[in-house]
Amino acid sequence: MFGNSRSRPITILLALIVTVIATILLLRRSAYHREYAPSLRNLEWRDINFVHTTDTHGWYSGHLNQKQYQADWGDFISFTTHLREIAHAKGQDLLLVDSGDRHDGNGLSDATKPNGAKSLPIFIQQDYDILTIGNHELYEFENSKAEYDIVAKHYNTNYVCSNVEYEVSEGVFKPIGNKYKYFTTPMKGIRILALGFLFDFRRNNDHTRVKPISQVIEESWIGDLFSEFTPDKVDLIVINGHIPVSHDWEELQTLHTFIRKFYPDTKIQYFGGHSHIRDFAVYDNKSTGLQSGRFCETVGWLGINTNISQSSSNSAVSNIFTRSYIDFNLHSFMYHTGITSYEKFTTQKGQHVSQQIKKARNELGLETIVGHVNSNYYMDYVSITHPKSVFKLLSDKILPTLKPTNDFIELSSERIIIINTGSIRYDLYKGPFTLDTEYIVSPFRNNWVKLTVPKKYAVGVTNVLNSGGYILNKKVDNLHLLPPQQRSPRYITSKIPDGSRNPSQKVFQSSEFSYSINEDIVFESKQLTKGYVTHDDFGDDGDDTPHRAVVTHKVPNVIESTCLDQDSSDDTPTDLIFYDFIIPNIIWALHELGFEAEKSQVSFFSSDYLGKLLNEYARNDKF
Ligand SMILES: Nc1ccn([C@@H]2O[C@H](COP(=O)(O)O)[C@@H](O)[C@H]2O)c(=O)n1
Ligand SMILES: [Zn+2]
Ligand SMILES: [Zn+2]
Repeated sequence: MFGNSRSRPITILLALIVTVIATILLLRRSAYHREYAPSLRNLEWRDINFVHTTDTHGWYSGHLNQKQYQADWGDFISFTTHLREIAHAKGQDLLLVDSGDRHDGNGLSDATKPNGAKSLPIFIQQDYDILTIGNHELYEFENSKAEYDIVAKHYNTNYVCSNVEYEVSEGVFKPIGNKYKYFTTPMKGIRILALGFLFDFRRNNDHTRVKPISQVIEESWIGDLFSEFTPDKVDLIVINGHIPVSHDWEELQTLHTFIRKFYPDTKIQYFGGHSHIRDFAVYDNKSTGLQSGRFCETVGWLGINTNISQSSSNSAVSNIFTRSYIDFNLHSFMYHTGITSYEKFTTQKGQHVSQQIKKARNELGLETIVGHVNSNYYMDYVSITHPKSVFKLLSDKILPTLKPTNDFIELSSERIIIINTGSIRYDLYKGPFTLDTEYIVSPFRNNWVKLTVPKKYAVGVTNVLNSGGYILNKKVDNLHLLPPQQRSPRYITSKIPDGSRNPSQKVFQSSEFSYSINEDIVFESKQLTKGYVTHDDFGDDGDDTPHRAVVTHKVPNVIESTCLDQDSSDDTPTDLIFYDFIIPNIIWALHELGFEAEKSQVSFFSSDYLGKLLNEYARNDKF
């Protein structure tokens, strides 16, 4: 069985090495658990409980340099395995829901061609009961194909998507997954009708179709569906959307009004995503929406008492629904399962997935050090004029290194480079700059393009783009500019960067969106760590880990890096250089300024996307 006698010692040695490595890993995990131990708020368990993720964007390795988000996908699988067992032991149900956006944001998902080749097999190890699609599954055809062939196929009836179609053969479009799922839960026998929706996204590839909710509710199938599953056959409606749950995002409101016509008294639970915040909204006394952050920083928890009869008073809502935002780390995971030793906590499948992640990271060389970063650079912890702002770094240092791809590209003497801040996805941390860092900070492989216009128009574009709302992924005919608070923090308390306290800075109304700062994480249990402090429709006790809030600053839609001659005339031809992703927005802004341009006038400038520029900057030791 072990081969011949010569190879036996080698086999024994190998087995010994594997055992030693596995033991070291386990001990390191346990040590970490002892080190990071804030006191937590308990979860409330109800008749049916949901674990929710959204906008994971490939972060399945966990946040390697942020302790409070350091659990990996294997740990998450172990966690939910125990939660399901606990629920079933209590005679309650537990379901897992994901709301899409599984690409673009981490080397594990983006360093492969096609994107997701290694991360999707890891993601699908989690036993989701209901999941849907995000816009990041639809930018590139190859991602939609992977979604259809791998994810939707794997999850089969659990993949629920009511408004997105995929071209299965020329001109033939079919729903990705299923338009709905009707099922009965194993423990309480709760009858659930689930649907899934993507927001009105229009930058999808040509082999897919997205129908806005406003159109779907006019279609006969949905009315027929609701007429077939009459209220007496449905205990709970679940809507899983890649859509923000906030009250000012109209699409869920439109859907809710429509559903209530058929189900005036039925409990409805919405799950949302896309705007990357923790949020919880009460729509009426039988209906709420939960949104669980981004990037494997948050596991959302939602419980519903299905047997409580309806009441018109608003306070009754919390007797039916409960919500929590769990920090994505082992301490939280183990605490909520009541298991105190990591060896008991980690399941065989969880360990296998953790190994799979490590193997994939090694194969992709994600930890290969390219250079070193001398300081933290933040997205919104500091203002965009602060020396530690990643946007200041870009406009002062990185964007000026952008060169045209070849010598034949005609250049004007003056230029303005404009970049959409949405293409920056995360802070840049002090320390080694690895291949992973490149994808984490800016994963998109967009091309730079050029449009030459008189200087008087070129200088106004950034202002115009920043004076509207958040630039969403819309086609030119529907720019869909939203109020900026969709993307920015809506409630700010606590410490401001100079260390003084300013509790009066409550500037907006709902969830806070703040970063935990790597260098400021404190490992003493008595002191609160910096992190999310969420204020939602149920108050401010949702975060399982009480944090110290940090002040966050507003980020504009775009920033610019200029090379202009102060003395030249207003009509001097000026090169506007920007990502092809925002061509429609630039043309629209020029139109607003009184200059008409067409897409055909825009020419290719360079394929050196931002991640590549950052990588070269680090490689050349310039930080
Ligand atoms: N090629 C691309 C694609 C997307 N972006 C940016 O991502 C934003 C959408 O991300 P969500 O996770 O919020 O769905 C989009 O608005 C762009 O800012 C990009 O820069 N390039
Ligand atoms: Zn997202
Ligand atoms: Zn999204």
